[in-house]
Amino acid sequence: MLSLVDFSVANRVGPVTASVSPGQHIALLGPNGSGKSSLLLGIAGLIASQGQLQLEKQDIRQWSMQQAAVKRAMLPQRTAQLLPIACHQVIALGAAPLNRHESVVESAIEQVCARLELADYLSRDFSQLSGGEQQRILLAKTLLQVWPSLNPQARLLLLDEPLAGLDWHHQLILLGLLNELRLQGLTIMTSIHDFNLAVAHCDVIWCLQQGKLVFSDVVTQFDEHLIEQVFRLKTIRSQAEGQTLFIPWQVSDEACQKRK
Ligand SMILES: Nc1ncnc2c1ncn2[C@@H]1O[C@H](COP(=O)(O)OP(=O)(O)OP(=O)(O)O)[C@@H](O)[C@H]1O
Repeated sequence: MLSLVDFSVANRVGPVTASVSPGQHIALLGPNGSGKSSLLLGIAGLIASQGQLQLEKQDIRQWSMQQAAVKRAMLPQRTAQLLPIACHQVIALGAAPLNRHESVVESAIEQVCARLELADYLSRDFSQLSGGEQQRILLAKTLLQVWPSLNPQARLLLLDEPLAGLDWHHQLILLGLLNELRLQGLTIMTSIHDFNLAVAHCDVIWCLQQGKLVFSDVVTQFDEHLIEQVFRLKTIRSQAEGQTLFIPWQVSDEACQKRK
């Protein structure tokens, strides 16, 4: 269980009071600057925060970096990466804090790369890859850190816009893999800008607006009224193949008024 009580990152997000059960996949939604990255970095214990933050009744911030790395992994928001080293080395960094035998690590790298369709990339120079390819390598590194056969102690996976730069094929491959990890008990929190993927692939939505948590509920409760209120966007709600779809239509009247 991940539990936040009056949790905040000064001047950036909070206070947030909410909890997440093991095996839940939370989609973190919100407009630009609403606090998604700050919340994820705060929960990861990577930036200073206030209030209560507990994973399995322990304060993540009290753990050493090594202890925290065993329990949780985080993919930060995408930035240009110029590391001129082999992709295999980049991915293997995810296993560095785990102190596992090389053969176990190699076997896990093989499994993760097979799932993310990265087997042919291992000897390539990371700095020479496209943005989306680099993102997939960094995802492999992060997933390796929580890969069940390599690290059964992992409990929490925090992903900041993991779909950024990925084509639809690789987005769906990743979301399917996250669902499998969730079913094995991992708690996953993913910041995402695509409402439709959030509703289709996550269990619960947390929605931030100007640093405040304005919605936390199961995906079926997410609707066009909330989208308009938080994102100042009118959407058309539709159904296809039993799936709810929100189609962006126009910025809301209020937003139009402000521009005039
Ligand atoms: N390093 C920083 N120092 C101070 N303030 C910051 C820092 N990074 C972000 N902020 C501010 O904190 C607030 C939340 O930013 P954050 O990056 O968490 O938003 P976000 O929801 O992830 O946005 P986006 O969708 O654009 O990635 C914004 O007002 C931002 O300007």
